[in-house]
Amino acid sequence: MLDIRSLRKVYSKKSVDEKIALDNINLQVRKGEFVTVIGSNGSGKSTLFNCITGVEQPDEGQIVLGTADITKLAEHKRAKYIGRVFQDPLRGTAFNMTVEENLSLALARGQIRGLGQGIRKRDITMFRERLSLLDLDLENRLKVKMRLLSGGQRQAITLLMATIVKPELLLLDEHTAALDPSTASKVMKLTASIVNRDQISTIMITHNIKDALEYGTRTLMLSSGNLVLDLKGEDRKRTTVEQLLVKFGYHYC
Ligand SMILES: Nc1ncnc2c1ncn2[C@@H]1O[C@H](COP(=O)(O)OP(=O)(O)OP(=O)(O)O)[C@@H](O)[C@H]1O
Repeated sequence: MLDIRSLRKVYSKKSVDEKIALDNINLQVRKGEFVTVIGSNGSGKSTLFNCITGVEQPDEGQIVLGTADITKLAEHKRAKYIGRVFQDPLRGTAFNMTVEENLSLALARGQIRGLGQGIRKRDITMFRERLSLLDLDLENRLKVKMRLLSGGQRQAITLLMATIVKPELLLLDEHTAALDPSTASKVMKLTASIVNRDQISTIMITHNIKDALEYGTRTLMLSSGNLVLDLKGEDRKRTTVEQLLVKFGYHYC
């Protein structure tokens, strides 16, 4: 489904600051697979996402999504197929627009229809249904501006926006890191239920090793731009948070 071949990204090439951020990354993610990624600061996690989404151009290698080679595809063209949720709950939403306007824009992703034609009644009904599943008391707040919501409410809506049209690939970039523990846990459970219900191929970056082992079916670790661990099946089930911390000297944040 996602096939990354020999991916390499070097910053500040041929200068004293040269940094190999990704070094010969090979990674295949199957359709519907939920993969978690851990790795200490600067190990290359965001660079990997930036190369997949087209924010950065790799120096070498190939990225194939489905049957399409997207290595050189413009960022805005990939956005049709790839949903990304960031750590900052305000990124990815128009915070001066209302909840229903944001959801409508997300629904129109990849279509010609924008807000110009107004929001359809049947969309509003669908938004209410989806929002009520979040259990955050948002289904009756469709006319509220995003900026007036709490971080957790915004992040839940951002997640809804990224998945309201099923993406081919969902990238979660430490999306619960800025939330308090109880809200983070709620948003994490919500994530798992959406991903499992819609069988969305997902890669989630997290510094929370417990979440990395608890959610999804496979855990990768990046270190200095290299994939140094690919845990799945029985091996993953047997692995504890402590073992991962000890084995790789990972800095728990
Ligand atoms: N635009 C850039 N220019 C130069 N160097 C960069 C740039 N972006 C990232 N780097 C360097 O590339 C390496 C990988 O960075 P990256 O942001 O991918 O790490 P990360 O694993 O996401 O870290 P964190 O957990 O802190 O978010 C780091 O050494 C970083 O300093």
